[in-house]
Amino acid sequence: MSKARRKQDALDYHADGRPGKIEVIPTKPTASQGDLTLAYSPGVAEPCLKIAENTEDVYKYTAKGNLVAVISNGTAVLGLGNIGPEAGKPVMEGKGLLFKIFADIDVFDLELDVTNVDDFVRTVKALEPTFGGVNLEDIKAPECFEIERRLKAEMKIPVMHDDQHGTAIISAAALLNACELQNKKIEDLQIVVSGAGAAAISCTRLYIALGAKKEKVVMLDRSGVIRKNREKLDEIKAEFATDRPINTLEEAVKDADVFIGLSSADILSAKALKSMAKNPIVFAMANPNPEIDYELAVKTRKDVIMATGRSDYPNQVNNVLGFPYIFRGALDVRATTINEEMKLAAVRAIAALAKETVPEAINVAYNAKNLRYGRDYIIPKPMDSRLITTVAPAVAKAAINSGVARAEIKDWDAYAQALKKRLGMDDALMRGIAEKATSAPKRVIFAEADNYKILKAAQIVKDDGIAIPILLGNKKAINTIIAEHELGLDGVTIIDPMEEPEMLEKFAQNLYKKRQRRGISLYEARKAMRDRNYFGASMVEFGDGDALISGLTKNYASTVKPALQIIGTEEGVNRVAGMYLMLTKKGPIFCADTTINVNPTVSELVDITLLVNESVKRFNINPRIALLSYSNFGSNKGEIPEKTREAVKILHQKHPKVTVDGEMQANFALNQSLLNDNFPFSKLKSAPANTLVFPTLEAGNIAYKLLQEIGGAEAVGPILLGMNKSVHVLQLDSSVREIVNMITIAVVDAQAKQNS
Ligand SMILES: NC(=O)C1=CN([C@@H]2O[C@H](COP(=O)(O)OP(=O)(O)OC[C@H]3O[C@@H](n4cnc5c(N)ncnc54)[C@H](OP(=O)(O)O)[C@@H]3O)[C@@H](O)[C@H]2O)C=CC1
Ligand SMILES: CC(=O)C(=O)O
Ligand SMILES: [Mg+2]
Repeated sequence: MSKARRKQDALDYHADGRPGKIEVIPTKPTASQGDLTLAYSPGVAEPCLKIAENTEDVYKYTAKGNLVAVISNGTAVLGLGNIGPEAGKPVMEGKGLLFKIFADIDVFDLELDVTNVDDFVRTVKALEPTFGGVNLEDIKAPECFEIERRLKAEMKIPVMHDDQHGTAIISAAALLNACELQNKKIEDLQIVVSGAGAAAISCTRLYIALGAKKEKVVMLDRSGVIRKNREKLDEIKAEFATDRPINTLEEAVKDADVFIGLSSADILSAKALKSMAKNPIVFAMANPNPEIDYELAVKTRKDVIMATGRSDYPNQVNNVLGFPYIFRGALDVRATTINEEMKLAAVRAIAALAKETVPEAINVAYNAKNLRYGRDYIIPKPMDSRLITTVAPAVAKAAINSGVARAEIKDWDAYAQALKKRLGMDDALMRGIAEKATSAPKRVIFAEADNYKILKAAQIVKDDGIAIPILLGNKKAINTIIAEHELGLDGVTIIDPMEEPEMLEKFAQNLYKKRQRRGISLYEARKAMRDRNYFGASMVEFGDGDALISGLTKNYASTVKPALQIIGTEEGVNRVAGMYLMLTKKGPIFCADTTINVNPTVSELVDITLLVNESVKRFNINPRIALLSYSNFGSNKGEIPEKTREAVKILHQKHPKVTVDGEMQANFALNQSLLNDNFPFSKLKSAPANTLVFPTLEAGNIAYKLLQEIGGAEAVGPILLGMNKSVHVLQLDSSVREIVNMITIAVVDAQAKQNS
């Protein structure tokens, strides 16, 4: 993707729809007048009076206990410098977003127009009643040190300056592991620290607490090496001043074991890196661009362990691995502070997690075959959902053991379960599928390429490396839309079937051959090929593309029919079906059949279940299937329960490895204790269903649309099951996001079909 495009995309991402990245959502019912009398006057007076009696009850009746303030004055925003509070707001909203998605912590971001230390401290202190914790962010040194020290002393809720301690914790965990891998002892390390600000000072202090020797540290700021004899040396920089007779970064890094960059982009040259000791460790953590480019560093030194703060290279040493979980642990035991014990517990937990076997879902999410502790994997990946269950309990335990917790956790297993529940799997799942698609992008044919939404989606999947688009349609019409919207689809193949007589004829002959005994003449076959759904399906059939996407502008049947006639079903599969992946607050739920079979017979229900079973596995999820009806295990007579029950019986007899049960009502399928209390014999007793097979199309279609509209679930689909090649049909008028999701699924489907 071009730099200009990436910049524009970042601006669009923030500006599109509701501006910014976060919103406030009520957590209680508000539908009726009765609800409002509880939420506001007069009902609200009751919790007010309780809290007036006992201030601690604020944790019981308000959002305080899960609410963190991300506070900045914009004086050291990323590596962009003193750009002011308004300009820093996107970063603070970004931190809020990360707190929410990684640890389910709610955030108000507060950008203060205050640079004076006294005023800053007074302002933040006054906010104590509102928040459960304070995350100070992007406040420049040296003011940040006094601000944090005073706030910690004066406030009874946890306060942490993330750039100092978040960064110190993560980089210390990475440093411990890097030392182990490079066979170096922390106490022997010659460490060069570029930067003498918030992050650099605190990181260095923590490395020393872990055993590094102060006399082996050389620190630099904008004026070069901080030497003891420098004039006007402030107290904090003086802590790391050296008496070695050196002035420049080049002199400092010669024979050094470790380079820590918390300063600014591109200041460590390849030449300087070459002069470092054997098996060097380079953490170039300046954001958004590191002190030395990742590629350049690993090209220059084969023996380097290299890390940056960025997500697009191995070893992302970034405080995002820490702050969500450190605050999670601190909030959950209502800690009064974040102390050294808690920080060290986080360091150890993060360092240890890197040595554990990496679950397959994380390999898939990062498009990796086998992530394993080593040079390119010294710390866990930010999307590793084990971080919350590892780091938060470690921090919470340390708070309890060091006497700063005001609440107990007695059942640690239950706590771990509760933490898991906090994380919706939805976005993580789609991200994982997207990463899988990028591991082997496929050629996707777009039958309706003369449409802006299709072209925009094609541009996104091309830029993200998910698919190689092939556009079908009139070249002039397509190019006009591309130019008008500056879509950056240069070089993408455009095929106008009308200009391809040889392909048209070959495809028509093929269709004629397949359908001549079913009423199609050669004349009709030739005519049909002018329809891009026929042409596109033929391209996939002949291997001129790997997947077909269509249906945005035509009804479902007229899009599926050509694919069925030309490509047909998978070997051994008798029929096709449609499935939706519903991304709900309770995790992903697969629903079928939602698109094709109107009133499936017993054997059709069996087929649909088997199709769904195979498809769900491709999402790295073990299918747990419930066949739904309005009755539970024979509690009602009637055509629907009986056919469903019969299908389950056949599945149990002939396909015992499929985890399926029924017939049952939807609430029993999704509520484990309800099911276990009433039907303890059920094959779904160990966990609720994640896949629902409906008795009729009517039921399936109505259910998924209710989930979407009322339940707020995002619908990904319909995913067409049972075709011999990857063909997927969009819903009329899908959004660009929905089209991108479908393309991603089409690519993963094509990968699976080509590998089977
Ligand atoms: N990966 C991660 O998780 C994190 C990365 N960072 C990154 O670290 C950097 C510093 O952030 P922070 O400590 O909050 O900011 P501060 O403003 O507190 O400190 C910046 C420090 O960098 C020094 N510096 C700037 N340019 C150079 C240069 N060319 N050569 C040597 N030193 C230089 C400054 O020197 P002087 O004192 O002379 O002004 C100052 O000491 C940023 O790029 C930030 O993105 C920060 C936190 C987390
Ligand atoms: C990551 C971060 O907090 C920073 O670069 O400032
Ligand atoms: Mg920061």
